Amino acid sequence: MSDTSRTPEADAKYVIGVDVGTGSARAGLFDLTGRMLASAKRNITLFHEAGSMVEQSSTEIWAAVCAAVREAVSSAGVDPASVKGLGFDATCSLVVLGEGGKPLPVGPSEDPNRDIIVWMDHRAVPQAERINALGHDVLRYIGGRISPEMETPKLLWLKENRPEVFDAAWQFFDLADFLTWRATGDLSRSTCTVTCKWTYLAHEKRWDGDYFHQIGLGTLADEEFARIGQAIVEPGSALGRGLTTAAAGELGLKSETPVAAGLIDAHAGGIGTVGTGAGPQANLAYVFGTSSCTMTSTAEPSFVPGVWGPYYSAMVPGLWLNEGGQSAAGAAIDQLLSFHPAAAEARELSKRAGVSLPVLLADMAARKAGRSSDAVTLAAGLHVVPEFLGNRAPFADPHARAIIAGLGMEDDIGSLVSLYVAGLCGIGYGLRQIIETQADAGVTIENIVISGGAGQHDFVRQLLADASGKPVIATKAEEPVLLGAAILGAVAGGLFADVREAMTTLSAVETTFLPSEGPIPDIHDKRYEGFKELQALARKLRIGI
Ligand SMILES: Nc1ncnc2c1ncn2[C@@H]1O[C@H](COP(=O)(O)OP(=O)(O)O)[C@@H](O)[C@H]1O
Ligand SMILES: O=C(CO)[C@H](O)[C@H](O)COP(=O)(O)O
Repeated sequence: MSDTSRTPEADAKYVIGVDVGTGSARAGLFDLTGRMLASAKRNITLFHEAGSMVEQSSTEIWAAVCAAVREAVSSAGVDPASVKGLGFDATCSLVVLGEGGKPLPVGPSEDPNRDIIVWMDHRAVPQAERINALGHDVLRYIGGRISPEMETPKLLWLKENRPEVFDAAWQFFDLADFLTWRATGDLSRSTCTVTCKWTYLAHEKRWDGDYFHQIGLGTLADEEFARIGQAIVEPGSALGRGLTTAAAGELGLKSETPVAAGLIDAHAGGIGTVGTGAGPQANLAYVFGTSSCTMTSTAEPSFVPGVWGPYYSAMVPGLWLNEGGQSAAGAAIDQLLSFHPAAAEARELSKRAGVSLPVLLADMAARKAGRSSDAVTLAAGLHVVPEFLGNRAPFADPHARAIIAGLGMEDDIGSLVSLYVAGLCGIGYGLRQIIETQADAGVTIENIVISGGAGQHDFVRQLLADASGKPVIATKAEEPVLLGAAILGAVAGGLFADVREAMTTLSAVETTFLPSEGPIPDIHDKRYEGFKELQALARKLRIGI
């Protein structure tokens, strides 16, 4: 018998995706066609300290998440009871909590509010180097070398430099796992976080105790991994009994709303995009935000030196993942622009126009060039290797640094536009280098599917297609990373059978940016050769002098 008292609204079903990037926490409310009805954002603080230290506050981040979720729900005007699932993604930063979930200070400030070592923090370079020198077998599954951005070098740093904090810690979380614990009280970790950043071997469903003993973290193994994850579940798995009453109150949702095991942010970008068109194995997900991540899925494990992985089931369930990228990408463009004499004037202009500085410059470059592809000529003679925070892939070299070649006496906004274009070309050549390195190891892709805040501009998309020589696909989702997180919520809420079904149903191609024809490819080929020469020269200078 049908219930005639029910309105269509009473039957409506929505899901929420939460994305905690480096600079902000965002929430998006989606319907079951993948349409985003509303979103909201709150900026979060980064504390910088000498010694390549970058810290954050888990308390601030949780408050930002709650405020963003409340605003998204209220601005969409939907009944919180119609939210049937919640998914989280976050940067791969390390959260350190004491008994009762009390934040512990991770650095010399002694400020307990600074309880997160952010992914981009390079304090653990010496620890990473010592771990690499041991050459343990688990390193084969992280591209051959551990990165100081991963969690075990950071844990070792804590143990060696802040032993009282290491000993007092009740739990060490990847940020996405912290958020799901905070929401549900469930301590399960996601296979995504622990496989990609903590050396968990998902293909064998085990930690390697020997690795922890060899590197000096044997205590974590002796405790049977109780502080870093005993229950490890697939992203999208429903956690606990859903939202606790307390968390539901903070988020403005109903208690017991299903909550999914989460993902690292780049992986959410992958889930939100790679299901489209030719599918996961043909599409490389390029997540272009503060950093950039290249996410490539394969049926069999592929060992590509200098490219993280192969990780089993860390992004698309049942597939292996190779993850490359650049530690600074959007952040490298920001840094590059800040050096220019016209930066302050241009920033004022961008404020007045209500856009960010890179968006203003992308608009100006597109207008100046007429056709986006022709903008490469604005960068004639200017070359940038934007490795301000090292080379994440394919050299796995945290010591690499940026090069800018071809500067003159120009100080006007026009020359700032040229520098921006040259910087973006450098990002594109880094992407091309990773794609080529993977191809040499037998991992080939057809398309790049783009997401992330820096990948939203059509000018950027065309320039990356030209610089990399691969079609760049933009999907219909306005915010693919948020969609990726929402997909997890939809699966946890039982609205789709699994992540693969939700991925292919909810993402679709919007526009394909094909690499330009005519004289442009030749210009990029030559510039790319120059890029590689400058990169090699930087290595030589560093080693030789
Ligand atoms: N058109 C653009 N060109 C280059 N960089 C951009 C552009 N738009 C945004 N960015 C950069 O992207 C980064 C923000 O990306 P986003 O994905 O929102 O950040 P998060 O890493 O916090 O998730 C910033 O460094 C910003 O300057
Ligand atoms: O290491 C990563 C993924 O493995 C990310 O680069 C890191 O989490 C930061 O992401 P974003 O640039 O989107 O803030």
